[in-house]
Amino acid sequence: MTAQPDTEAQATPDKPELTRRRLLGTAGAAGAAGLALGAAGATGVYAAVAGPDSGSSPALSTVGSTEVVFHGKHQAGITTPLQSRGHLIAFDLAPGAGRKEAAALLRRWSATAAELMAGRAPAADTGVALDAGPSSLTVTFGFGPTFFDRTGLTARRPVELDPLPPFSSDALDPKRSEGDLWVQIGADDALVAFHALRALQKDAGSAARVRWQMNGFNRSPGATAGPMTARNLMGQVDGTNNPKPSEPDFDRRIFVPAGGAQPWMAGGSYAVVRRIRMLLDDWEQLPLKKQEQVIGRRKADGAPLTGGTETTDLDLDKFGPDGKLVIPDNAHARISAPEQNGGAAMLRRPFSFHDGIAADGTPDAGLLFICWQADPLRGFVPVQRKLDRGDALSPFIRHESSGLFAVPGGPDRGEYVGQRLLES
Ligand SMILES: C=CC1=C(C)c2cc3[nH]c(cc4nc(cc5[nH]c(cc1n2)c(C)c5CCC(=O)O)C(CCC(=O)O)=C4C)c(C)c3C=C
Ligand SMILES: [Fe+2]
Repeated sequence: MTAQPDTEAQATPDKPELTRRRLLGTAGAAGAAGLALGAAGATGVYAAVAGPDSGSSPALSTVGSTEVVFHGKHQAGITTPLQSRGHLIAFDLAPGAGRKEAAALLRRWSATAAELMAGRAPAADTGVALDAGPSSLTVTFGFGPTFFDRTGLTARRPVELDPLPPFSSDALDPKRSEGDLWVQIGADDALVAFHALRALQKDAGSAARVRWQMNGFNRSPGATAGPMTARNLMGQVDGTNNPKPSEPDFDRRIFVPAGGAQPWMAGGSYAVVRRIRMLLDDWEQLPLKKQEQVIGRRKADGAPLTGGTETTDLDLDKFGPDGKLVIPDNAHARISAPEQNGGAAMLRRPFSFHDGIAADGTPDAGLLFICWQADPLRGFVPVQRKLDRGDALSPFIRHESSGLFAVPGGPDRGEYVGQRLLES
């Protein structure tokens, strides 16, 4: 089965001038995604952007006018090219709030998300993003393990939400981990992302309270002339060997099939979210050659140390003239490769973060690691188990928080996210 785009870009009849189809896998934002989405997501190039819809608004550029549609088989924000801004927010249902309040909240949130993603302002708007256009805004909703007991839906909790095993390198802060509900916001404009964050926080009203919030970023769309995989704050090209929607087993690996134990999860996916601090002062002292051996790839272009270009396969059996493996035994790319983990694969779609300087004077910076899979036990868990036992990257990172969320399939028109769980 061929992969489908998570959402279809489409013209909105009332504001056709603000809408253009997005060719996934093209330059700019798509390059920053590090996701080669070409074949599956390509929908063609667009109608020209017409002028502003009010006398005072400036015309929109491609970045501002690009719209990702809310409704579809899968929620937006999974295979969508990486955006330059991201907010991750976890909420807990308020004391006394149950299934009814949760359903009403998801209905409100879905309506707001659909409007904002289309570039329309909700009622009583703050005006923060009035002239910015949709800017590839996506809003993605998920349910944490605790959601199901709180709403009397214990029997509907997927086994895939069983707690992740502890890992020896974990240094997790419970206050910044888990949560009943999870919202991922991405946009190619910082004001659009903030605007969505505020609107959704206000929608929560008395039904849910923010448990934690994390803010992230990626390279700006269009910064490089051609498509380019993202770089992380260690300077590595990161995302090269992600599963591609054009691959025949992509859907099976990333999305929950229909006909499973929890029918409401059909078309959905499981998100593992980890705040991974990078110990940048230590990393930056490591000579370039050693840095490259930690990953097994060249820093400049992401090519394997065994040669070729970024997209050349790693040659894991190649020895150098010194009789040593060219890609060391403990290199991150070797240990995490699907062929070393019984085929385990996940779609990594992270944001970088920088929250200033920590009390010890080191940068509080790193990766908001988000990975998507049909089953965490066939994605994140086996790979992290292996990394935990001897990844050369481990001395330079610290897993500080963790969350696991069931992200239902995308809503049909007239439906809200999670309705199949909350109303059946
Ligand atoms: C458990 C899953 C993973 C965690 C946690 C993780 C953290 C992490 N990774 C990098 C940098 C890179 N990772 C790369 C490849 C890669 N990483 C994982 C999994 C986890 N990474 C996988 C499955 C892969 C692909 C392996 C393969 O198939 O070859 C790379 C190489 C380029 C690429 O393919 O993306 C880099 C660089 C950091 C900095 C980090 C924590 C902060
Ligand atoms: Fe990695």
